[in-house]
Amino acid sequence: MLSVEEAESIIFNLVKPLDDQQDVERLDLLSASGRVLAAPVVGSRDFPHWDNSAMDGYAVRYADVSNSSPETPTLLTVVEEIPAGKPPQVEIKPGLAARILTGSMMPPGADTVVMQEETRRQGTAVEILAAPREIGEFVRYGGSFYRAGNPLLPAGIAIAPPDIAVLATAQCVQVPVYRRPKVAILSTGDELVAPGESLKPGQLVDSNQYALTAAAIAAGCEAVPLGIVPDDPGKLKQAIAQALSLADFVLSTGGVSVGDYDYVEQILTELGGQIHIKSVAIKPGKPLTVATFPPSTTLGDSASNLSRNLSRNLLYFGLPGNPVSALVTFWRFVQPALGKLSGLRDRCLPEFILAKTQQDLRAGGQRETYLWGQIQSVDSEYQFKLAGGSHSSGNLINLAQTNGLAIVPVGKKLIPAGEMVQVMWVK
Ligand SMILES: Nc1nc2c(c(=O)[nH]1)N[C@H]1C(S)=C(S)[C@@H](COP(=O)(O)OP(=O)(O)OC[C@H]3O[C@@H](n4cnc5c(N)ncnc54)[C@H](O)[C@@H]3O)O[C@H]1N2
Ligand code: MOO
Ligand SMILES: [Mg+2]
Repeated sequence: MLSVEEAESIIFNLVKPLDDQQDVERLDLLSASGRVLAAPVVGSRDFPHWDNSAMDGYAVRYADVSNSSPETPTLLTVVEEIPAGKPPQVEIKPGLAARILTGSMMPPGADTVVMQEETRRQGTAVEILAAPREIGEFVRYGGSFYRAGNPLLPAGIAIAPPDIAVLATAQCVQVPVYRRPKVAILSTGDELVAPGESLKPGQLVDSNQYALTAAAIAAGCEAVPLGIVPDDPGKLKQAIAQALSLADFVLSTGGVSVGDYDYVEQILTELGGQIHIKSVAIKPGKPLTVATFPPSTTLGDSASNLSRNLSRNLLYFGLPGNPVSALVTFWRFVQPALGKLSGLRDRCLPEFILAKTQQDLRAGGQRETYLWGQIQSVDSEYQFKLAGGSHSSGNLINLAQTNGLAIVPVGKKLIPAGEMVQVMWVK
């Protein structure tokens, strides 16, 4: 069986990012929020655009006011008021000052701003009551924060609110972003019914379809939920072929273990898929199937008559049916792969922190074990609070509000309360 690290690396290497030409769309500035930037952005203007004031006060010549104090104020004639957004009209010659407001352009001749609190207005003049600390005090010089032509934002970042501010300032109103990856999701199992249907004895509500659709959307993808497929090889093959014909990634749950109705792997092989992973030493999530389909694929028998041409391998993840196993394997393996596919250059691998566990963490020792719960910030340190109740991979009830998975490594059976543990952030 593969270790978690081996599986992670195999999967990550199978993914080729979206193409920075073919897979790019241009969006209005605000629609680009949360999307992945597909090309570097370079500004064509300095920032600040011109010398301007950092304070409400008076624009002066430093040499005029460098000896000012409350006892020996300097009296200057105020020649104009410069509101923000209007260019100054008058040059500041010795003995003159201009009333200036935060963000207003500096007038020619002035080199320093004295803040209003250090002045006393006297009709058409102003008294300067304190010497500035240095020439240029409270002046924000044009180009001092950024010079036109230098890189502003690199390709491959997820566009966040501060980046939107930068794009707006650079007047980048049409933003090149990667298209959202398309993720098809299907649930397999004769026992499954949709949440809105009535349950007969032995049946179970299909929660995986909904959890994975929500998770794929949260990961920035276009999710295509394809419904429930029964444990019937013919129908399953048709449904998987259809899913493969329309998506970048396909996720299915169930049917990947050793049971009599676990057909997924066999069908993937029949459809021309190459199986890279069959199981991983992870708990929950051991029976994980990962397959690729080459760029040009005729999907199985001629009856289905489905084919597709892609610029990259198509990835199929056969996730285990148990609800916790399905989400844990999504978080641990699918989400990073989606990040790489989406064009993210970094920040796509899982983030781990060290936290002090509040409870004993127990494991079998054979597989890397992921225990769900909450990362909390207590007394300026991270702590991990294990979810109460059963840690069976069939118990999705206590998975609610999980934001962290504590990891007990292979070979360890106990991490006692109070010790530090590695925890993976999930969202
Ligand atoms: N003899 C063995 N049996 C099992 C093994 C094994 O190694 N040897 N592995 C166990 C582990 S670990 C897991 S995980 C499961 C994985 O099973 P499958 O992926 O084949 O999934 P199913 O058998 O179809 O279902 C398992 C379980 O999950 C429920 N389920 C399935 N789909 C959904 C859904 N969409 N929403 C909610 N719940 C779902 C299903 O009813 C079953 O209870 O195999 C173990 N067995
Ligand atoms: O690996 Mo299974 O996911 O423990 O129940
Ligand atoms: Mg099974």
